[in-house]
Amino acid sequence: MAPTIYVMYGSATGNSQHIGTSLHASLQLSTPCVELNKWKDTKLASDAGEDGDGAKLFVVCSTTGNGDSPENAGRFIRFVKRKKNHEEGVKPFSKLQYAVLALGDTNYSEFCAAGRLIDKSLANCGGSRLMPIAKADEAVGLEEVVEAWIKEVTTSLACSEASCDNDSPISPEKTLSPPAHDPAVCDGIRIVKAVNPNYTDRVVPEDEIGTLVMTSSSNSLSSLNLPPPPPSDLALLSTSLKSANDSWTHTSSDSATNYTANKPFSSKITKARYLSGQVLEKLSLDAASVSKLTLEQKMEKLKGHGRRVLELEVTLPDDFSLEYSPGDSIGIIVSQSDASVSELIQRCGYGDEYTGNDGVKRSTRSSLAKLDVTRALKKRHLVGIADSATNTEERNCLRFLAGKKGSATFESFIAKHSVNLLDLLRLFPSVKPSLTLLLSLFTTVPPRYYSVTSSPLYHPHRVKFAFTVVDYEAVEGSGRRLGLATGMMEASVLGMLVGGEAAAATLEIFPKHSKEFRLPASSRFPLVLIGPGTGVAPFMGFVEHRKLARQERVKTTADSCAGMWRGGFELESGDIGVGSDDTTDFCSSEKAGPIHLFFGCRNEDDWIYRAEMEEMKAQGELTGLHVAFSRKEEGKKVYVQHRMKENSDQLVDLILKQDAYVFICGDGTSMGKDVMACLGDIIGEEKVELLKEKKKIVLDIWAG
Ligand SMILES: Cc1cc2nc3c(=O)[nH]c(=O)nc-3n(C[C@H](O)[C@H](O)[C@H](O)COP(=O)(O)O)c2cc1C
Repeated sequence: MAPTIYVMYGSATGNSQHIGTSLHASLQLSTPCVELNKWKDTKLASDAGEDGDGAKLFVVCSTTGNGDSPENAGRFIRFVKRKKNHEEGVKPFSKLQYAVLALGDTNYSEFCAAGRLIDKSLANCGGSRLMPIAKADEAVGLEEVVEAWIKEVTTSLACSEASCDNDSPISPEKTLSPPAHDPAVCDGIRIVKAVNPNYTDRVVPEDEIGTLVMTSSSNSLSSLNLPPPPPSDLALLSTSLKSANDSWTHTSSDSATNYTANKPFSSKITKARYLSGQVLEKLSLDAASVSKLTLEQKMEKLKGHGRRVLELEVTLPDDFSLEYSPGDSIGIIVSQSDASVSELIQRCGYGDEYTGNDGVKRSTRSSLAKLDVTRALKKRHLVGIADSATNTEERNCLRFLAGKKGSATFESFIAKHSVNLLDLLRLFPSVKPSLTLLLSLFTTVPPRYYSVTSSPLYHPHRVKFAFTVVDYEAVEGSGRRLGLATGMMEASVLGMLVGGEAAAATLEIFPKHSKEFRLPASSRFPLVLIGPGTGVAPFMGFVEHRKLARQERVKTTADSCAGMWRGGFELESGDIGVGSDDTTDFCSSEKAGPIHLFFGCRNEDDWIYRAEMEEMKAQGELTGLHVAFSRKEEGKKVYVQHRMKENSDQLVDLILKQDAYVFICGDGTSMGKDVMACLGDIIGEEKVELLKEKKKIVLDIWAG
């Protein structure tokens, strides 16, 4: 019997999921296309096991966080990399043939780590490779490698079928009618011509666009019964949890699972303040005038006021059912604004309701509100949308942008200006995608994650987090734009910021615990904290937590020295062998290790948490405060790496002799790499690798 064919994916932001479902649709398989964690819902194990008839598995999997696997692939990866498979020669997939397409980004040090791990582990499980692993790099564009891989997969399957059947089941061919002349040039075509003077209107053949054509029939998502999207976002701080064993925190990891992306907590914003930026000075708004503005009007007012960082304090449930530790992140559920949804409905002419694949009637408005349509379009979106242009010139232009020859134009037009779906509909007015197509093409808006900046000891029912407000120049003519989540949060606290409201809007929140980005259980370890920009956010929580934990210990000990013990019986001072003067030493039987903070920003106006940092330094909570300004002096760019180099000897002593923990947090595009290279120069690359393995050098890097 011919082996059964399976396609599975592990995806954080939808790319692998899209590629997987597209491949699956083009292969017209009878097996379902599922996320890797759901592999046990299929017959893969029995087909590929020793007694099975064989299976072919095509895996598409991205890497997220800092070399982590997407959440919807984690369980599968844990299964295939079990020690047993290596040590006891257990081969659960001895009749498996497989191929892995790994998605990643070379800006991250662990390029395609999850895909590589799957590829290696499947071999350990007895599987044999149909082809070497393919690694697609988001930094240079995924398309080329993805398309080549898909071609190889389809060819290999066609070849294996050819011996019994010459009809290849896999050729998604389409023909387009030749373009009719249309004298009206839409803005989109005008921009394409301006960007690429060589552009000429012509029918773009299918093979120039590639094999990733998404049709509504390939849509398994159109009812929006989507699995919850795994957490990821451009502004994501990807962190996960490992129990701190720190008896001084109020954290219990079990109870913290109560609130999730699917079941968030409705939290109230209790405080808001700008950590940097001069918005309020420029706006000169008073509470009365702000109270009359709609959310959209507030966003309009806030646009274009330069770089600014906001800190919010929000409520936690009174019953301690949402707890956190320093280093964790808060997830925020985001949806599209009413104005964007209305414009989409109006431009595309949708009705109020639609019937999903499952036959259930749903509200168009609420489904569209959940759709991630304000993110910059990817080529795959254009491939899907192009054919819904009724004007042939517009259709050709979109197919050109989606195709290989249009790559450079795509980059300098769509990618560079973050053109999103609404922009595209405005620029190419004949494009009217069906609702089913949109629901299949776009995933749900992923939650946004922000590092907590407070300690749970700061307040039992409050948590603080900070973020840079995304405010950027978008596509020509459409003016500035605020980030979907950060813009909405900023606008919703404008009343508070001008002093007019005691409490502002609610936010749907849930915790995301960090596995590695946690304070060591013992405070005796020195800490080296490297966090330029908002990368410093979790470190404010770290330092505050150490301080408050110490104060709490002092208090506990002071109580005991005064003769009262929590158990209720009396203690004489002689019983504990210390006098009241020794209280602090007794309480902190271990002396707290030094903390060195390396922080970087453009100039002093940009220095967030300055007062707090200086106070921490003055109070001795921070042993060293090393600040680097990249734009303070003309022509002299100083980054955290420079400050690290200046303090090389001290870092060698702290890391190699005093056993310090090193935490690095911030924007991933180059900072992570540069800081790691700098550490390599200071303590040696081998030591860096070793300490990374031992989780004593821990990174939390997000894409900028
Ligand atoms: C927050 C974040 C972290 C990432 N971390 C890594 C990484 O450690 N290694 C890597 O090779 N790629 C990394 N990437 C790049 C993704 O793997 C790449 O963008 C991929 O196309 C995403 O595919 P997906 O949408 O299926 O998750 C990261 C991307 C994001 C947004």
